[in-house]
Amino acid sequence: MDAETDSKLKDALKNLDRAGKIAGIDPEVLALLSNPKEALTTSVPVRLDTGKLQIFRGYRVRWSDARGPTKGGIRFHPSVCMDEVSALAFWMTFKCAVANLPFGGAKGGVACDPRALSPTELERLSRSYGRSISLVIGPDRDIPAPDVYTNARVMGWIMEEYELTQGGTRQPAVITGKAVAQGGSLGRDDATGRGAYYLIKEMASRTHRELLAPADGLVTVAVHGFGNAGQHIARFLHLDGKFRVVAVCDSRSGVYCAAGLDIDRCIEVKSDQGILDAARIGGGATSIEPAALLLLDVHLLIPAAIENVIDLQNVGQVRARLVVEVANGPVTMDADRELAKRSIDVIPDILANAGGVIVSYFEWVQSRTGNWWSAEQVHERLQAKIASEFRTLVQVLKTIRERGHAGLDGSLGTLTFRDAAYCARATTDRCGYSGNGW
Ligand SMILES: NC(=O)C1=CN([C@@H]2O[C@H](COP(=O)(O)OP(=O)(O)OC[C@H]3O[C@@H](n4cnc5c(N)ncnc54)[C@H](OP(=O)(O)O)[C@@H]3O)[C@@H](O)[C@H]2O)C=CC1
Ligand SMILES: O=C(O)CCC(=O)C(=O)O
Repeated sequence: MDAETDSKLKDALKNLDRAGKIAGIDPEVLALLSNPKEALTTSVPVRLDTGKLQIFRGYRVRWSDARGPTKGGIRFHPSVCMDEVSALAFWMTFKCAVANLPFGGAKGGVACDPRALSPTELERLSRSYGRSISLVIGPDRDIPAPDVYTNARVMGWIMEEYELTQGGTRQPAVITGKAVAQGGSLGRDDATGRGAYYLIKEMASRTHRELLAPADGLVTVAVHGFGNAGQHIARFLHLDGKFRVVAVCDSRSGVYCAAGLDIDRCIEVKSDQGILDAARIGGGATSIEPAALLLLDVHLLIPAAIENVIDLQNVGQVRARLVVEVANGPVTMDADRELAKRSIDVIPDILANAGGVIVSYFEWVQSRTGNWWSAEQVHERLQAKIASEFRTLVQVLKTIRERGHAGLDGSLGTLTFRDAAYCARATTDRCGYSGNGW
């Protein structure tokens, strides 16, 4: 990470600062959107299998509820801290605005390494954290979902703990990304990757036609991160037939094949072995370091793991023509400006990975109404929403490039898709701010 971006939140807030200048947003609105509405730090006591009691540190930050109840995932990872959770909650606020959902933004997490816990310890940790946040979450208040190293099972445990605080009544709308058997939605599991895939197809037909037919054959792709988001985006692009996924990696291992990887085989080996073992994958796959994958000469680079993987240290060596941020915050702001100078388009996280929260919204609606949708309905509505929000973004980018704000003096450099995303609804509906009552 760059020295000046060691605060993820400070770096994230630079987006709002730019949007304020570009669109001339009221300083009071900026002040409101620059601070969390509510931030909880909590102890998460867990009895380990050895009998020892361990106290973990848990967080839940509700950044803004101006558009509606707050929404955002729960992360179990050693790096979780107030700064990281706050940045993620800030991004959720703008993601829900860009996707035009009736939600504000939130995020939560526990500082832990779930891979080092036994299944029973993981359940006790999830339930303990669920009890700790029961006072702040609720179907009309704050609705969690999965994020890094959490999944549908963890969501189910948290939901059950919340239901105990509500007299044992069923409360499926308190959480999304739960199992379908517990009232979850069809199509939530692969929604983040699917949404990114629909977005890339929309870009190919509208703004980035080189993705349709590059001069040198199929569109080459590298995917950094091979969990829920990374596996699904890699699989959708591979199945499409117009893309050649040449490299994928997880936190410890990576594989490369210039002729294209068999993504189903990569998923099988990852799920059996826990790592991407080139020898087991076969088909000409060789090993590649995760850090080297980011620097491959490909058309499309898809960071789909964690924040700040492209920073000032390595941005000069990035050779991709286009970056689609499926992870949250994978490019630091300084690195983002460098890519803009080199005319490398970056499609920002707050739109590129919005498929997850869009289908979470669909799940919330279904959980509240008891009216269940087919997988086809979910996919169709997701595709329509992604396409329409991308068209809005293209229009906003055109507008800010043409007009800009009266006070703009050129010091902001090239205006990007990210700038458009932060200007899009902050200016049109001011995130629900009325200006009264303070
Ligand atoms: N799940 C969702 O619905 C959504 C997720 N996102 C974002 O997508 C990103 C990935 O989340 P998700 O796929 O759900 O998480 P998962 O826990 O399913 O997978 C995370 C993946 O990232 C890898 N990883 C972790 N650290 C590194 C690293 N330093 N270098 C390379 N790879 C690394 C992990 O490796 P390993 O397998 O070795 O542990 C794993 O493959 C996050 O930024 C998340 O916030 C955004 C919107 C929605
Ligand atoms: O599905 C959701 O509610 C949020 C998912 C999430 O955490 C994210 O989009 O970063």
